[in-house]
Amino acid sequence: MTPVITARDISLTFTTADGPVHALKDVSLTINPGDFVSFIGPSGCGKTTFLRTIAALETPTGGTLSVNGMTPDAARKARAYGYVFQAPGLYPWRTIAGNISLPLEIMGFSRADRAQRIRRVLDLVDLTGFGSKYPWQLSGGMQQRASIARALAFDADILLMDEPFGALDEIVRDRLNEALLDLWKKTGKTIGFVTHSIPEAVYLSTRIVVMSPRPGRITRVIDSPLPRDRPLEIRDTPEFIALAQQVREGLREGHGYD
Ligand SMILES: Nc1ncnc2c1ncn2[C@@H]1O[C@H](COP(=O)(O)OP(=O)(O)OP(=O)(O)O)[C@@H](O)[C@H]1O
Repeated sequence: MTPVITARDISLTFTTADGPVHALKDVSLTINPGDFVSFIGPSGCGKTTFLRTIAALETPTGGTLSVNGMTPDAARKARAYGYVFQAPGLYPWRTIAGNISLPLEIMGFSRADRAQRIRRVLDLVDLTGFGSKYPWQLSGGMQQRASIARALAFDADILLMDEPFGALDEIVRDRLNEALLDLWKKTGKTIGFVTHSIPEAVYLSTRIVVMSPRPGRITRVIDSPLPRDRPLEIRDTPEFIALAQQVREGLREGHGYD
């Protein structure tokens, strides 16, 4: 299987007024097609920086990184990924359909193609019928679903998500976790997902990457034995609890939450 993302010894040091900040040090990781990979670790361990590096929004100061067999920059130009931020970031003066349409307009998709794509992604995130609404008419969870739809609209194989559900309450988050798993199964996308939540990482992932700060590095990579079909109740099973325990131990090794 050809990996979608291969990182070898990635380092990234920011130069700041207070001296160098080692945001990433010797990060090596392989992500295969269809993987759901979560990045978990305390604040400042480089989760966001690593995701941004994959997306060519940051440039590593060392190491090599390939995305779909290309440099991250070439992959960005080839629209290899969709990116979902913590805040939905929808324009209030555009309808939901108008927001999803915007990147497609910039990329030059025809009106008919845009309409068809918007219909398809609204259906994927269960927002059929909400295209003509404005963001403020939707709940926070629905707005985040709309931002996921926007990231899916140009059909990239990779979806990069930086704590997309961090600002939502637990009940909404549970539902969105279920919906995201469903979407992942339907589309077969490769997903990179940043989270602070151990249950969220364990519930969603085929692979959990535990990171630690100062310098930002990977302390453990845990492959999940859980089946891809996961009802929410799986969280009460001994397998799930054992996996959560492994993540917790990984965090402790990195002195993450001590
Ligand atoms: N543009 C920048 N300039 C200087 N330092 C930066 C920059 N971006 C990130 N950093 C620093 O790099 C380190 C890693 O930051 P990063 O945001 O990747 O961590 P994180 O694990 O995603 O944290 P959080 O969970 O709080 O989002 C931190 O110490 C941060 O202050």
